[in-house]
Amino acid sequence: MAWAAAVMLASLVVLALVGPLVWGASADRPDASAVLQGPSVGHPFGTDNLGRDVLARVLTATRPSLLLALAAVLLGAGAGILLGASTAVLGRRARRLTAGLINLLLAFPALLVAMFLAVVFGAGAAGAMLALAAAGVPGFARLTQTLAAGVAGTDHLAAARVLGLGRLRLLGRHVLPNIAEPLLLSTTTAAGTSLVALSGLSFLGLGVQPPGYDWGQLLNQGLDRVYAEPLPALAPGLAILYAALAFQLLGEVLAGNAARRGPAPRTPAPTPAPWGSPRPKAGGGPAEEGLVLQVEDLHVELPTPDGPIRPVHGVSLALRPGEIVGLVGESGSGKSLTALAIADLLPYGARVSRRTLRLLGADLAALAPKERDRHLATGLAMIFQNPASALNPALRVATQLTEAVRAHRGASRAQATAEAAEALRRVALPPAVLRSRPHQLSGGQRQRVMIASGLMVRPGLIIADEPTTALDVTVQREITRLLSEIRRDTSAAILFISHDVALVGEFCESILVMYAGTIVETLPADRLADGARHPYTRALVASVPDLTADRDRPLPTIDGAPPDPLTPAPGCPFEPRCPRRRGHCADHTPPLEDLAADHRVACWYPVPVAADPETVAAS
Ligand SMILES: Nc1ncnc2c1ncn2[C@@H]1O[C@H](COP(=O)(O)OP(=O)(O)OP(=O)(O)O)[C@@H](O)[C@H]1O
Repeated sequence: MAWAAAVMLASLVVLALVGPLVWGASADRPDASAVLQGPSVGHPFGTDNLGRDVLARVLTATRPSLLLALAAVLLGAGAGILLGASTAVLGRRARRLTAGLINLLLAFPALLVAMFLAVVFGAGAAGAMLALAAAGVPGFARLTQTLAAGVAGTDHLAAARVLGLGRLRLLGRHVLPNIAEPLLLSTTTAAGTSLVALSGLSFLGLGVQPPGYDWGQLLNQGLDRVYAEPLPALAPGLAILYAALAFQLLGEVLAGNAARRGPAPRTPAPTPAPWGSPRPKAGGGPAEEGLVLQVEDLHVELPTPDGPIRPVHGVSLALRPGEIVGLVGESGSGKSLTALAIADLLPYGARVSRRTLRLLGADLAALAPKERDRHLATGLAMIFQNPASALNPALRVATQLTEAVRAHRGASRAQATAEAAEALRRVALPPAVLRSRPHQLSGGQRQRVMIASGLMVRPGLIIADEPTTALDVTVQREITRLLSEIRRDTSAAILFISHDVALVGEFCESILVMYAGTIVETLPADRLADGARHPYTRALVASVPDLTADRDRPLPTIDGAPPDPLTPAPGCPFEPRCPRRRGHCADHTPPLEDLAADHRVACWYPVPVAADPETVAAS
């Protein structure tokens, strides 16, 4: 198929180039002695009403037919792609308006729109071409809008947003390159459709006007006497079929190649992209000296088809320079949403409120949006769980590492590249990695690149959201060691999110235990194993297998399931699963209270210090 497409397209290109030179003269030369003749040796497809050779005219018409079709499709695709992609970067209201406009335009059949506009623009080659281009805009806009929404939900775009890149740069660097392939395929096949449509307009007398001619107009002329002489009509018809087939085949070949390379690294999402999370409510408690991050009373509300849920409520936490704090909890306890709320990366539709949110001393609510983006971009680095999706598959490592410093500090390319090489050295990767693309690296190398990317802006806070979950155990160890070294060398504070209690206990200095959207216990890591007081923390610790566990007995688990966020109940959220619950617990939510200077627990009946975790779990 590839060969057939190549040969057909090459023949069309050659015909378009040489056709007018070779056959132009005989195509335009009238011959009164040969008017309306049928096929003969001199005129294999007959002559027209002025005695001109039909075959010569069909071959000469290759150039205008192809050029007009290509111009129409390129103009339509260009405008449609710009319109569709803009929905990913516009503000909420403008995005809705643009999406509505695209929906409205799509409601009209493209060919009818083209005919209507061709009349409005005036019959002629330029009018027909512009009309067809305009009619193609909504289709391309919708396709681009859907594809861009898919990319907008990916981690690598979130990572780029954390770096504070401008919207145009995000669009040009991170959105369009990742959707270029399907757009190219669609443009190729649309060229064939455009050729047929343009010939249709000429056939109806709305396209190319005499003395000019294209295949559509020749078809029209031939059709007048198709019953007497079918060949003069058949020749331009065959030419249209041949060219349209060539473009379709090319599209098939490109699509087949794309499918063989494997699934695209993105999934188109049905809804517009979550670009800007809603601005948090203003306000702020008093700043505490020397804190890198100060969060008080953070709430997140998310819309769901069954009504809004509040997966994070009343979370407070604080990190000092150089401190490593672990945030643990079961899947769905709200750890990631807490991190995303801090980084202003919550999905579209999410609502945030908090009393205080300060990063490196600055109250984020008090900053203008641009300033806040910049502050977040330079003060905070996010490391995501899956480095394969958090890195942009279309860009080389060098580009991904350097773009933040180039955007924010105006660093030259050479200077930024030197800094990127230094950042790679710090994560124990050779400078040659700069030239690689993410798929050429191993999982551990990619995570190191992610960390290096975060280091480029010299952040005061690193939020690592399950950074080792997608890696094997030995690489996990390397990454945690690397983070420890970075903390030591740069004094950055690290919020380490994980559901792996054992890892967090070993790697962090203090632990925040989260359950059903709230912090239920905070304690020093060295007390996690036997000093935890909340029954949930105890049960989490007890469910960690170790090498001495009896392998004949099933692993301890926590019976029951976390509460459904759609139906929040009063009282302690852990009450239904708690072995120590009493009547009081079901109706009254326990506050997070100090047990010691560095130990707080939200439980009416904390486990006594000496209690054995396995006994608690068993009970
Ligand atoms: N975009 C969203 N829309 C609706 N609900 C969401 C959305 N994102 C998360 N949730 C819900 O919010 C709750 C908390 O999710 P979150 O991702 O913060 O949990 P987590 O503790 O990080 O879990 P995991 O360890 O599995 O990543 C879950 O119940 C989840 O289903």
